Amino acid sequence: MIKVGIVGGTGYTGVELLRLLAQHPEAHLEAITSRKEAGMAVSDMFPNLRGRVNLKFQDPAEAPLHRCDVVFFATPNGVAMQQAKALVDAGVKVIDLAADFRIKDIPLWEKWYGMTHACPELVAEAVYALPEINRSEIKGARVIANPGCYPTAVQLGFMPLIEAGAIELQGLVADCKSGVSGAGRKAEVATLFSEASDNFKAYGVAGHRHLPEIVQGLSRRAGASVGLTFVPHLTPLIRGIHATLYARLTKEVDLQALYEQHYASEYFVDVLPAGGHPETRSVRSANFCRIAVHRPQGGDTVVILSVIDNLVKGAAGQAVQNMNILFGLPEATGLQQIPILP
Ligand SMILES: NC(=O)C1=CN([C@@H]2O[C@H](COP(=O)(O)OP(=O)(O)OC[C@H]3O[C@@H](n4cnc5c(N)ncnc54)[C@H](OP(=O)(O)O)[C@@H]3O)[C@@H](O)[C@H]2O)C=CC1
Ligand SMILES: CC(=O)N[C@@H](CCC(=O)OP(=O)(O)O)C(=O)O
Repeated sequence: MIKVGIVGGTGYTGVELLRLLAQHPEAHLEAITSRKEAGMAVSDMFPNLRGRVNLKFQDPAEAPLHRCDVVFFATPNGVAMQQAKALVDAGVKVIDLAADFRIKDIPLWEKWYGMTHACPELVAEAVYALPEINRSEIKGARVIANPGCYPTAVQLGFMPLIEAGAIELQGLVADCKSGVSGAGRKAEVATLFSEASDNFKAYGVAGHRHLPEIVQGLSRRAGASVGLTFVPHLTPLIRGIHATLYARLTKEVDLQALYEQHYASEYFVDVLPAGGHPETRSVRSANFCRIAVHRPQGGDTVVILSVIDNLVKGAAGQAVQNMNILFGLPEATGLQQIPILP
């Protein structure tokens, strides 16, 4: 059994990790932390876990994280970078759901995240882990940078066209919508029911911190710099990301065949039949990305629709998928839940 610790167990990605790992046949939950709720039984806070998780939250300073085989950080940006080195030195694998190890260019990371990086040496060796793109690099990693939610939906959507060299790299557009759980569980005015329900708005148009992450991933794959306009929106959903992606074709390709072939052996990526419109509820609570590709009126603009659950393929599910790769397990172990509909 893989001994697992979770730092930040009271947040939305933390409780998703608990839900998935409690059902995982090869994982044993060893420790789960919260500073504010130390001493409280996990099932007192999360009634869905009654009878399945019998741990109490522990303060991070007291939790036996060094005894684990792997520790997930489901914490705000800037936490994992302070604790990862000691764990790695003790032989513990680290999977960070936040952004501390995602951007290789440290000054760029510091600009977007507004803090000084505490552990640049681990950034260099960390693997940005989007399994459908680089699973061979993930296998031997000590530190996993789990991709962000928007970056997962956007990169999976654009990747077949990027790898086929079939689009103009400078004019990419990602028009994305997220459910409110994307903002986390902390109290904030913007995510109050009376602010976020029955409402729809863009945010971060001038610049969102996922922009450099997406550009880094697409450019690396393209072997050339990519120009992207990324606009996130907040929708009155609890879960889900819907990315509508636009690109200009530079050569004739059978788009449907390209996408189907590219993802033919990917368990977690489902290419819909031609003309499909993926729905966020079709991936709710599951680790799938569903994609459809369109060419409206036969023009040279291609429109890709990509949906994920931000808390699962966009965070905790992808983190468990990465754990499976790290420990040599079949990737879908513990991740075969059918989405909840309606
Ligand atoms: N929500 C989403 O859809 C996605 C989130 N992410 C990323 O995952 C991370 C977690 O997100 P989310 O679950 O939404 O966040 P939440 O705000 O819901 O939860 C944060 C958790 O971290 C703990 N925490 C906060 N500060 C510290 C600290 N200094 N040391 C130790 N623990 C701390 C909190 O508990 P306590 O304060 O009691 O210790 C809490 O359990 C974030 O970095 C986020 O950007 C990534 C992809 C998608
Ligand atoms: C709706 C909403 O607020 N979404 C968050 C993104 C989710 C997140 O925190 O993910 P990362 O760890 O990848 O940054 C945001 O726009 O900041």
